[in-house]
Amino acid sequence: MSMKYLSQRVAQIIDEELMSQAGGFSIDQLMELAGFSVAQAVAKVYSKESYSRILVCCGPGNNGGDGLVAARHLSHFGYRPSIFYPKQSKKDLFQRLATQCNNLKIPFVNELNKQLLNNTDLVLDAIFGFSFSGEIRTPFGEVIQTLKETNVPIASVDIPSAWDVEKGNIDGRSFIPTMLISLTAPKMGAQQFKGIHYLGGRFVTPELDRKFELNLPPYPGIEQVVDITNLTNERL
Ligand SMILES: NC(=O)C1=CN([C@@H]2O[C@H](COP(=O)(O)OP(=O)(O)OC[C@H]3O[C@@H](n4cnc5c(N)ncnc54)[C@H](O)[C@@H]3O)[C@@H](O)[C@H]2O)[C@@H](O)CC1
Ligand SMILES: [K+]
Repeated sequence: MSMKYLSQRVAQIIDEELMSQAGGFSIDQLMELAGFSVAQAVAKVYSKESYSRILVCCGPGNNGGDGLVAARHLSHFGYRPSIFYPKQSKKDLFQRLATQCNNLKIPFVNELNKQLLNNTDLVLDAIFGFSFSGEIRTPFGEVIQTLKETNVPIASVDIPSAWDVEKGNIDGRSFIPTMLISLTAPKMGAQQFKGIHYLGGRFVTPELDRKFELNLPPYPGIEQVVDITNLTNERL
């Protein structure tokens, strides 16, 4: 049986279930594991020798939080990340994640422009995840447009930002990343994606997998990620 692609609603239900009393997780834990798996997947594909300067673009929600966690781990792995986080959350968790990055001397940049991208080896796109909907609101329209115009490779967290969660890149309004790290399970929109595809977020129990008929592939050994490029591309 092949892996399931989640609708927006089911992605949100699974998220709620993990954090319910029965699931037992806190958002901090899930975000840490998600961001850690993102950093690990990136490190497997983009070596720190050739892709040291990673610009982590963070959005206002939990997808952005995954980006902040990933930036911290990438710094510990020996990369030189910087963070663009134009709409910073006031929530305690996010402020603590930002503090942790500050303590590692990870720079926060105020503007995303061509000069910055000229000095960037890889963009980590943590702008929007499975709660994105509707038309792109400011200031992110410009951000998406700038990323659309760059030749720098882009690795997207959970969903390529501004893609419709179910319908994908409607009217080509957003960029096409080179790599996607789906979390928990891929979303329906990712069926359009043909690039390097990893799965992360190793916190799904066998019961949850069965209940939602996810048919997730096994994670190898002690890895936080599994390469699903061939699994997903054979469906195209
Ligand atoms: N269960 C899971 O799989 C987990 C998911 N996590 C992450 O959490 C993400 C979902 O997080 P959230 O529900 O906070 O949502 P998102 O981070 O997807 O985005 C929500 C934010 O984007 C804004 N937004 C939505 N549509 C917009 C538009 N059209 N224009 C401008 N802004 C817009 C909203 O106002 C909100 O601030 C997932 O994609 C994943 O990255 C992890 O942090 C933890 C575990
Ligand atoms: K994203």
